[in-house]
Amino acid sequence: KIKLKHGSHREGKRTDAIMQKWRGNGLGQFIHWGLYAIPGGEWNGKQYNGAAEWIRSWNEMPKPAYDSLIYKFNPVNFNADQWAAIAKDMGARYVTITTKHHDGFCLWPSKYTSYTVANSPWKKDIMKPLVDAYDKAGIDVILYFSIMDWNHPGWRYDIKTRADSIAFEGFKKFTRNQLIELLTMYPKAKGLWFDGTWDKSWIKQAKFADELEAEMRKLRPGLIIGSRFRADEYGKRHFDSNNVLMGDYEQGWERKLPNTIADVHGNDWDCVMTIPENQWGYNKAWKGHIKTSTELIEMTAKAVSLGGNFVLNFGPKGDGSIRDQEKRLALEIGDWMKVNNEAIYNCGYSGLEKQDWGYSTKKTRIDKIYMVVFNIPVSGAYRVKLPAKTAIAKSYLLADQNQVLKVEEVHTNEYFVYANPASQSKPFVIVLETKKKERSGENNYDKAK
Ligand SMILES: COc1ccc([C@H]2[C@H](O)[C@H](O)[C@H](C)N2C)cc1
Repeated sequence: KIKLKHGSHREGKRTDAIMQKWRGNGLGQFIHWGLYAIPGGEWNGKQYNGAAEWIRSWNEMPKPAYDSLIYKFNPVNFNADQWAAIAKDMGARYVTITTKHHDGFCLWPSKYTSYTVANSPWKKDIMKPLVDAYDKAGIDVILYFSIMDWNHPGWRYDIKTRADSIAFEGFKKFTRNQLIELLTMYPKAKGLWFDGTWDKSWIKQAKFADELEAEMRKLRPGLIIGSRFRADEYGKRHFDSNNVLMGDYEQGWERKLPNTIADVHGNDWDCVMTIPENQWGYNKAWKGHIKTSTELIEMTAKAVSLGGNFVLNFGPKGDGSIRDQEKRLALEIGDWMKVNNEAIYNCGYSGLEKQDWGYSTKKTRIDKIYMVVFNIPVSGAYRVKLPAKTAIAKSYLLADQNQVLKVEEVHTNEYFVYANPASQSKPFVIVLETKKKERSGENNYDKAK
């Protein structure tokens, strides 16, 4: 092990109640909203091919033209309660909201810059109504914060000269001030989701970032901070030089999911996902494949089956309204979650071998296994292998618990569960209530008759 001053300060998963709640959330909502939603991926009649929230980096759009979008920010259709209701209907148990994206525009009236909602036609704080609305809906709030800030004169991609160093010192103070300000103004926030920390300038701030993280955790005990916030003194990110996770959960899964439990190294993690291929901020013209609710439900089940959370992104329009496709998907996912959320909430890795029919999840501390089915075997037999000395006490459809299912032990610790679900157009869940095996060789033929 390398001696580290600014590496990870904790090994293994956090066991406190705040983190256990986060771990059991299963499904979250991401909100990307800011000035970039006004052009919506288009400028002077031309489409920007990249992600809409990066339009400022597009040479076709002059930086001053982007920066003056602040004078157009007047979201007359913004309704925080409606956004929270959409998340609630979808079955999201937490939300991650952009307070400031890379462009530096602040959705809260920060004292440390004039580039905020306070100096827009809207004038009012956006974060407070959002935090209050989601909190009222029983949805935990995580604040997204981009360290990289294209609007701040002190930002540097790297520190090469003494002038850079002096400028960046001012930027570091500004960053600390804004983070303390956010935690002070929105004490209900459960955590911070950092972004924009990949440039050398920030990677070189191991000591500063370590001390800032400690200051934030002291100000807000239990605060949840991901692995992307800071690097160790050797520039290692997400995992320190001893390969120990930085922060409380791994933030590496972006628009992609781990495939096996080995990929998650025994850590907590979240996957953040876009509905179109790669648009976080509102883009008028979604190109390429737009994910269906069934695909998104499968990703949610897969994430939970591997011990993580699935966070689905919404990009509200410049006027503050939510686009129809997003509202429809939220309702379709919500319809499924209303029936099946027992297989998602407070569930995690089951330890069972992956089978073709789908993903298995397990309630933490309860002997219940959920088989979330996406592929129906023509045989009608759903194979499941249980650990030694574990047997199936009872099996039934989560959607219709009176439908007790026939179970057959076809080999030692290997069972076929027979199910012919009524509707096959949507994923469904088979529940296994397990028990200790009485004695070996006991057959289960007559169990379900
Ligand atoms: C350099 O490639 C990047 C950098 C940052 C991102 C940002 C997106 O704008 C969005 O905020 C996502 C969560 N984040 C990683 C995406 C691609």
